[in-house]
Amino acid sequence: MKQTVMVAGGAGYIGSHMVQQLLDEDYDVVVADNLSTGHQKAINPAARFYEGDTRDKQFLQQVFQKEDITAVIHMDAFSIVPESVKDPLKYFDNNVIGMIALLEAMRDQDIKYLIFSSTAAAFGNPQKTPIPDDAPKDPINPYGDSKLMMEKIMKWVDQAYGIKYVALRYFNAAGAMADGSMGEDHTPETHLIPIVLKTAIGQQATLQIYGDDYNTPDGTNVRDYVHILDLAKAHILALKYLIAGNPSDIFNLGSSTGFSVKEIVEAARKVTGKEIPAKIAPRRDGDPDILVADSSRARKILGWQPQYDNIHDIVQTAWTWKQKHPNGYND
Ligand SMILES: O=c1ccn([C@@H]2O[C@H](COP(=O)(O)OP(=O)(O)O[C@H]3O[C@H](CO)[C@H](O)[C@H](O)[C@H]3O)[C@@H](O)[C@H]2O)c(=O)[nH]1
Repeated sequence: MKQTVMVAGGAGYIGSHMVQQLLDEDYDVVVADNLSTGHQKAINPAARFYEGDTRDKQFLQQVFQKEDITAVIHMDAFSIVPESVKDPLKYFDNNVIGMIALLEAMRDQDIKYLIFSSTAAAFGNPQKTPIPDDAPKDPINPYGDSKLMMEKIMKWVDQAYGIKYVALRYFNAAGAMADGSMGEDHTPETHLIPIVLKTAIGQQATLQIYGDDYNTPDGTNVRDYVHILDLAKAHILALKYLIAGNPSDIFNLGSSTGFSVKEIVEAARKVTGKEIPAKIAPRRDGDPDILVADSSRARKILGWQPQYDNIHDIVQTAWTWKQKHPNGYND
């Protein structure tokens, strides 16, 4: 019999690709999402959709009583670093309170497995790069701190109630379905690659590069971009790992290669053949200099093998989506 997996946040950028991959691998899929930032159109109709908020324990209890859920993939969180600096309570409320309600409802219904979207922002400004899983955690923005709190809550909940978890610390999720059928669509858009491509297609006059005085080779921030489908694949491996009886754990997910903001713009110029005007602007709040993953444990223990190991291919998938859907899911 098929296992039923609930994706909390399944209408979001990462969640919708997760749902598609679960369906492709023959899981039965339930989506819970309040559509505050996600898109109903992004959810494959083969998944059963429940509209509601993860902070609403009653809503979750109703879903859990109706559906025979084996595991939850929790991707439902606010995730914009500069917004979290400006409005930290919004982040602690949605992210941390949502996690508590979800774990309470899971405990009450005896759902034993949780895969959680954590983040590189948990590390802050790392002392060592690439960053190993066990590097010190010292977030420099409320978003990263909210996710670190959620990791800690899961640890104690596992110890007390036996809910097993894998937390996957994503570095920079990027790209889209290769055929351009699904992709990234945030309002407002704050992420680098979609903004670069908006500039390429003429929806924005100039890209602003937020700071060129960071402690990096060209002065702009260095990030580790990992394709969305490779991220989704890691969740399925993590699910199998837990169901096989392995202990809770936390893994970094990245390509282990860093690209500066300027290098991403260059890659996008090559992929699109467009000029992409860019100018240096002041630093943005909460940005660490360099975030690059050491993902060797995920590769070794989960057997994770990212398929997209080339930044041009990643940008190409985002460009195909952008060309087919210049206005995202409103097209
Ligand atoms: O118009 C823009 C947009 C972004 N940037 C820069 O591009 C880099 C990447 O920025 P993104 O907003 O695309 O991504 P972040 O690294 O800020 O955030 C990502 O990684 C974080 C962890 O560090 C969180 O997980 C977050 O959810 C995820 O989107 C940063 O240096 C940012 O300053 C620009 O220069 N101009």
